[in-house]
Amino acid sequence: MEDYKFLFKVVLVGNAGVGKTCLVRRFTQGMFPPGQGATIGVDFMIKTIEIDNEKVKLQIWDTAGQERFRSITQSYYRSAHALILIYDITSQPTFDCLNDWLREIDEYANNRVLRVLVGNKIDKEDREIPSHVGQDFAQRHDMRYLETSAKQADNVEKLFVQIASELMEQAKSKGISTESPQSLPFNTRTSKTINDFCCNR
Ligand SMILES: Nc1nc2c(ncn2[C@@H]2O[C@H](COP(=O)(O)OP(=O)(O)OP(=O)(O)O)[C@@H](O)[C@H]2O)c(=O)[nH]1
Repeated sequence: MEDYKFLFKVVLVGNAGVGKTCLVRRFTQGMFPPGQGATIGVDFMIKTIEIDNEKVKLQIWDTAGQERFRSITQSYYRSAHALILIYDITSQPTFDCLNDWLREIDEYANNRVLRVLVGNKIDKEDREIPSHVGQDFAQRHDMRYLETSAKQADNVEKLFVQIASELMEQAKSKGISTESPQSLPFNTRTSKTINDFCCNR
C-alpha cells in the first residue's frame, strides 16, 4: 500500500513549444532539460509532496501541443482534477490560441476541473504579453493565474503546490474523489469534433 493521503491528476495543455515538458521536468526532477524534443502523444510523471503534514501524490500528464496529437491528448482531459493551460509570454500566437484551448477544455474535461492559466518563460527579455493582459484573461474565464520560468525555476514549485493545496481543500470540504479520478461526474454534453482550432501546426 502506497503511503499517500491524496491522489490528484494534473494535465498540462497549450501550444507546442510553450514549455510544458520543461515545467514538468523542473518540478519533478529539478532540472531544465537541454534540447528537449517535442512531446509525442502524452507523457506521464509522478511526484509526491507534503502539505500540512499530509502526503499528496500528483500524477502529472504532459500532453503534446502539436495538432496531430489532439485526439490522443483530448482523451486525457476527462479524468483530470486540474488543468494547467500554458502560453509563452514572448509569443502572441500562443496567447491568441487560449480561447480555442478553453473550448477544448469545456468540451472534454470534467466541468468541475480546477483550471490554471500560466504564462511561461518570464526569464526572457522579449515579452509580448503584459502580465495584466494574462491576468485579465484568467479573471474573465474564472481561472487562477501565475507566471513562471521553467528555466530559472520561478514559481514552478508554487504552481504545483497551490494546485495541490486547493484540490486538497476541495477534497476535504466537498468530498471529491481522490482515489479514483475516473469516478468524477463528467461533462456529459454530446461530444463533437472541433474543426476550427486555430493552432494547426
Ligand atoms: N527561456 C526559456 N525557455 C524555455 C522555458 N521553458 C521552455 N523553454 C524552451 O522552450 C522550448 C520548448 O519547450 P518544451 O518544454 O519542449 O515545450 P512543450 O510545450 O512541451 O512543447 P510540445 O511538447 O511540442 O507541446 C525548448 O527549447 C525549451 O528550452 C523557460 O521558462 N524559459
